[in-house]
Amino acid sequence: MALRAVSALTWGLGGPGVGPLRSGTFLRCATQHRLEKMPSSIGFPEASRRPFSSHRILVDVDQSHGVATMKLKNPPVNSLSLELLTEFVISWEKLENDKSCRGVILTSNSPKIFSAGLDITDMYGKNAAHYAEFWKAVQEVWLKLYTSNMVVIAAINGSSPAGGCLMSLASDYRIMADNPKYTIGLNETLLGIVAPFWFKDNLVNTIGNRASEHALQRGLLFPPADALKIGLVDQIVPEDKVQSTALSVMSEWLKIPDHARQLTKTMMRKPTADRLLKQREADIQNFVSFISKDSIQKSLHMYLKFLKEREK
Ligand SMILES: CCCCC/C=C\C/C=C\CCC/C=C/C(=O)SCCNC(=O)CCNC(=O)[C@H](O)C(C)(C)COP(=O)(O)OP(=O)(O)OC[C@H]1O[C@@H](n2cnc3c(N)ncnc32)[C@H](O)[C@@H]1OP(=O)(O)O
Repeated sequence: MALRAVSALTWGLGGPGVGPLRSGTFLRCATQHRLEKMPSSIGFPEASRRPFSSHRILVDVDQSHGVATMKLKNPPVNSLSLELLTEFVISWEKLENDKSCRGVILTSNSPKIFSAGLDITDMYGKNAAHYAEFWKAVQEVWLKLYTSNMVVIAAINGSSPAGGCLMSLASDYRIMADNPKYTIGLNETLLGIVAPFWFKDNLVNTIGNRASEHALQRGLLFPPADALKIGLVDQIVPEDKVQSTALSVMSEWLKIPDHARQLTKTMMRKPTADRLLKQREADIQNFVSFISKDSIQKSLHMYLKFLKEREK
C-alpha cells in the first residue's frame, strides 16, 4: 500500500513540464518500486549491470535500481589530476544524461585512500595556462557534484584530505570507514595555501561557521569519530560495510519523489553554487595569480619534499 502511495505521488507530479528537472521521471517510478523491495544490503544483480570506464574512472550502473557506483582510480593516492578531473566530468555527464540513473555512489578503487586531494604536481612548476585549465576543471567537478539532480552519496573508504574532502562535502550524504588511521578535512593551510571561498562555503553549509573557522585556519584533518562529531560525515561504519551501507542509504533517499527532492536540493544549494558561477573567471585568475607566486610555489615544493621524505 505504502509503495503505491509514493508512486502515485511521483506519477502525479513528476511528469513532463517539471521544468529544469531531469526528465525520465516516469521511468524512475518503475525503478522506485523495485528499489523499495530491494534488500538494501545486497549488491547489484549481474544481469542489470552496465559498466563503463576510462583510465581513471570506473563506473558501474545498476540499471534496474537506477544507481551507479563511480570509483576513482588514480594510483597511488587517487590525486585529482587534470586528467582525472576531465575524465570525471565526462563520466558524470554520461550519468546525468542516463534517464535511468537516479543516484551515484562516489568511492575509491584504492584501499586506504579515498583521494589525496588536488594533484599538487598540477599546481607546481607549470605555467599560467595550465593552472587556469586545471582550476577550471576543479570548479567544474565541484559544480557538477554540488548541483547534481542525482542523489550523490560519498562512500569514503580511506583518507580524504583537501580536494578529496571537497568532493565528499559536495555529496548529499557521507559515509566513512571507521578506521582511525584515515582522516578527512580541508588541510590547505598546512600546505601554505588557502581554501578558496567556495570550499569554505561548502564547509560552512555542512558544519557551521565556528567549526569551519577552527578547522580551516588550523588545516585540521579529523579521524572518522571526530568527523562524525562535528557533522563532517554523516555516518561511520566498519570498513567492510561502507559500500553496503551506501546502497542501503541510497535506497532510502530514492524513496523520495525525484522532483520534490531535486527542487529542495536546488533551493538549499543554488545560492552557494551561484556565488562561484557569478565570478568563475575571476576565481580562476585569482587562483592563477595566487599559485604562481614564488612564495606559494616554494611552500608546495617543501610540502612535496616532506611527503616524499616522511617516515611511513
Ligand atoms: C585571500 C586569498 C585567497 C586566495 C585563494 C585563491 C586560490 C586558492 C588557491 C589554492 C587552493 C588550492 C586548493 C588545494 C586543494 C588540495 O587538495 S591540495 C592537496 C592536499 N593533499 C594533501 O595534503 C594530501 C597529501 N598526501 C598525503 O597526506 C598522503 O599521501 C596520503 C594521501 C595520506 C597517502 O599516504 P601514503 O599511502 O603513505 O602515500 P604517500 O604519502 O607515500 O604518497 C605516495 C606518493 O603520492 C604522492 N602524493 C601524495 N599526495 C599527493 C597529492 N595530493 N598530489 C600529488 N602527489 C601526491 C607522494 O608524494 C608520493 O610520491 P612518491 O611516491 O614519493 O613519488
